[in-house]
Amino acid sequence: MSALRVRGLSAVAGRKIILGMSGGVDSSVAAYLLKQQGAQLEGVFMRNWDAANERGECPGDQDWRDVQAVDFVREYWTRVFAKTIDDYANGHTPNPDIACNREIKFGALVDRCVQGDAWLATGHYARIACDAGDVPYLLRGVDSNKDQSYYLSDVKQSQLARAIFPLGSMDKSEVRAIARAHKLTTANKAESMGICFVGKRPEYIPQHPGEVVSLGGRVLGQHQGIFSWTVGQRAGICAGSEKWFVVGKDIPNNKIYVVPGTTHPALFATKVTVANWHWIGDRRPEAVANGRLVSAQIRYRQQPDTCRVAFDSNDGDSTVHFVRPQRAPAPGQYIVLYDGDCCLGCGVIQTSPLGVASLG
Ligand SMILES: Nc1ncnc2c1ncn2[C@@H]1O[C@H](COP(=O)(O)OP(=O)(O)OP(=O)(O)O)[C@@H](O)[C@H]1O
Repeated sequence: MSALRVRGLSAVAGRKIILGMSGGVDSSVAAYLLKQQGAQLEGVFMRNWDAANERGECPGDQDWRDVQAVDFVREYWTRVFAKTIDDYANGHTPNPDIACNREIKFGALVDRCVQGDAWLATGHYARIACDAGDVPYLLRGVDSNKDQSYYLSDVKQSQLARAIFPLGSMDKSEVRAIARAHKLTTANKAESMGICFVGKRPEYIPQHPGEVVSLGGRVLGQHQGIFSWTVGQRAGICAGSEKWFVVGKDIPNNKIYVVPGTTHPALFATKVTVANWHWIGDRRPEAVANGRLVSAQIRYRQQPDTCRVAFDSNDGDSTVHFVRPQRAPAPGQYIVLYDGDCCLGCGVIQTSPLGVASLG
């Protein structure tokens, strides 16, 4: 990789830019900045969820009246939501936000709305940098508290080639200050909650009560449905003076295994099995192929940790060996790899700390 140059806002002057506008402060400041740089700007609000069906109202209608609203309810349902529900039902911990970026914002939205030599812009905190041959790479946003490259790790270089993240080199506090200075109505709006609400919707997943069991096999309580529990999460069990935490799920037998104490050794693993790797570039990155030390996050907003990837087969199953033990890797969670600030891609964790397949 030759020296990288960050794609700055000046690249948009005179260019047609389709900006995803969510109704929050980030995308409205992005709109302001793009306009200021002379972009030919068009805003698109994606309606991904048919709230009207549930409550007889649609909050999307009032959020943005002055941007084009495009309906992606069907795409969202089939390409993100259905898979998320399947994952939950199989006891995995899905990440619908990653799927939404890949399938909807950088998928259906681009296909439907970003034509010709137009680019897509979003208010994500991440950066795109190009090498001497104009090949784009995904970099972390400079605000380490807001960096969203984790959520973008499943997009392709070809999608980054036609994208820009106007806020990637800014801190959130600067973004809010711009919004206030220009009296944008979104200036003091709270952060949006993404679609994590999916996990709190038991009506979409059949509930089957089952046992909560210690590693020694003692039944400590009942759960109301295995899908809503994730490895590492506190289990509401009253047994002794310690708090109990989920360490594994036995899907066929509908049991949740728990251990006492948030730092119980069984919650930690120095290696995880990972499949379904996706590389942002068109092949396995050189750092990974050569078995160099890289860093990884197994969840959003986690301190990255040093690791090495060992492949069992060509881009198939692999084991990621960490230098320090990781707390609570969970099947279905994305592991995202970085070489310095450069996001290399992601894979899907297959094992829980117990490492026993039947314990999910
Ligand atoms: N419903 C939507 N329609 C169009 N674009 C969207 C929508 N939701 C999110 N986006 C785009 O994706 C970006 C990141 O989405 P995310 O949900 O993380 O937003 P956010 O950090 O809360 O940003 P904002 O403050 O703009 O809501 C947004 O800044 C916006 O550009």
